[in-house]
Amino acid sequence: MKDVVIVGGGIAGLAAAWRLRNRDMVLFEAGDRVGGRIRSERRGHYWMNWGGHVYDGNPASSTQWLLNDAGVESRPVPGNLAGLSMNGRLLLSGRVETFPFRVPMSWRDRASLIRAGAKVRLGVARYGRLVKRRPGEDEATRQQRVYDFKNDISFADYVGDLTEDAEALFKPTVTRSSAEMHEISAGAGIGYFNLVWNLGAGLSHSIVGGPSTLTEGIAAALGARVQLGAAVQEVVHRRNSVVVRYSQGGAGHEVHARCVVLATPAGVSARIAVDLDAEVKDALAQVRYGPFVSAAFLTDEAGPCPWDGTYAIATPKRSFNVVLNMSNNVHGHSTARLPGSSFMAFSPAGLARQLLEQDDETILKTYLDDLDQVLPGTASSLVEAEVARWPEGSVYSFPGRARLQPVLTRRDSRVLLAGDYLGTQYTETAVYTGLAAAAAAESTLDADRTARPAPPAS
Ligand SMILES: Cc1cc2nc3c(=O)[nH]c(=O)nc-3n(C[C@H](O)[C@H](O)[C@H](O)COP(=O)(O)OP(=O)(O)OC[C@H]3O[C@@H](n4cnc5c(N)ncnc54)[C@H](O)[C@@H]3O)c2cc1C
Repeated sequence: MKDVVIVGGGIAGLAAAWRLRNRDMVLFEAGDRVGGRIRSERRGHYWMNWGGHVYDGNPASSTQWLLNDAGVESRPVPGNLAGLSMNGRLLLSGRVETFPFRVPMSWRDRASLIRAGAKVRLGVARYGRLVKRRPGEDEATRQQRVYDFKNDISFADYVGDLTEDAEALFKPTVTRSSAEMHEISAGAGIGYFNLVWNLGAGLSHSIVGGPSTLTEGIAAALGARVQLGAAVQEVVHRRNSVVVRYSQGGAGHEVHARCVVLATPAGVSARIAVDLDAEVKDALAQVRYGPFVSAAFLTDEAGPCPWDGTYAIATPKRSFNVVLNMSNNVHGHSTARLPGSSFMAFSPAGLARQLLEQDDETILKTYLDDLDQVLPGTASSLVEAEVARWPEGSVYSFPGRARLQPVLTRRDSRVLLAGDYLGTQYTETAVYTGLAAAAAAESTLDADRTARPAPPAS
């Protein structure tokens, strides 16, 4: 009998495994690599990136705890965090609030933007206050308050009618959540603006060497206790244990454990945890994910480029809605400008749905045409490009999501849930819930040990 079986080798499962590394533990990952929606690969000084790219920089965050404990370095993204390419103008610096006045657009569009922008700014100010933990408050209470914030209407209904260019400028920020403006709750849309307008305060750090340095580093340290190609089919409760049935190498296997950490996407968890509380299963099935398509590009230009110092460039009216200058993380910390660059472009929600129907070659061609118009010269210096498809790219909060939270976070069995869908902070939620599930498993193991009858006195 194992102490703990962890299902899923994304950052949530790996965080749990790291915390439980001194127990008799095994992690099953269905795929052929760890990391889940975190994926990067090194190329010389740079890394190509297809998934999660910026991480919580708050020293008190679970992410920073994990990075420090695992000995992986992260640092603030250098230079300008936000730029804009729209209507033929490329803005690489300045406050985002000034962008509507610096790109060519009609006064009608500007008026529409100013009206909606003022409303969102008020919302962001409120959100900024309510998102902070209050003295003596626990994380569950804080998280519930964030979900409750304007959870009765969609972001589209909250901002009201927008002109075409006003909508085009709003869209890249909101849809980075993976949902369209009519799908996401008003509170979550406002939360996204809070994230983008205050980038330095939230998801502001990059992982040196690329995000997979963390996930692959943890997996390497855990060795054979991380099993790849092990797809879990069923998790069933016994009286004081749990049975995990999985397939690996074409054969079926079974292992018994005192606890299971289920760090799989919500829909998978609902399916494999066959005898989980019916209300919890139902809530898991209601969690919503939106799609992403992303691509990584490596170039070999010899000299500096105008965008070297800018990290994220929003690109309304393109096939992707943001270009991320991954090499900014290298250029911003080097004394001499190294040759080459690395970019990531990604398309969420409706854009992704259209692209998911195309083959990789067509997606790359469409992306490159747009990339070359946004950052001229990129196509001629291209040395490598690859597409990634994420049908369940990210969770988003929809109107009504708040009422699922008390059910999803209920803890009354030996099967413990972890993953980004349990909160609103993406990788930070994944790490936090992975560590919390590990702590709950440790309490159960300790309680089991206390409950076991003492050996007879000799
Ligand atoms: C393009 C993109 C950009 C993003 N940008 C950011 C960002 O900048 N910052 C940020 O914080 N977040 C970002 N995110 C979101 C972030 O990547 C996720 O929130 C986070 O990685 C989720 O981690 P997780 O462990 O909860 O889930 P996952 O990473 O999905 O891990 C779940 C794991 O379970 C495995 N699995 C599934 N079924 C089974 C089974 N039956 N048996 C065994 N294993 C199974 C899967 O293969 C997977 O490895 C981005 C995501 C994408 C796709």
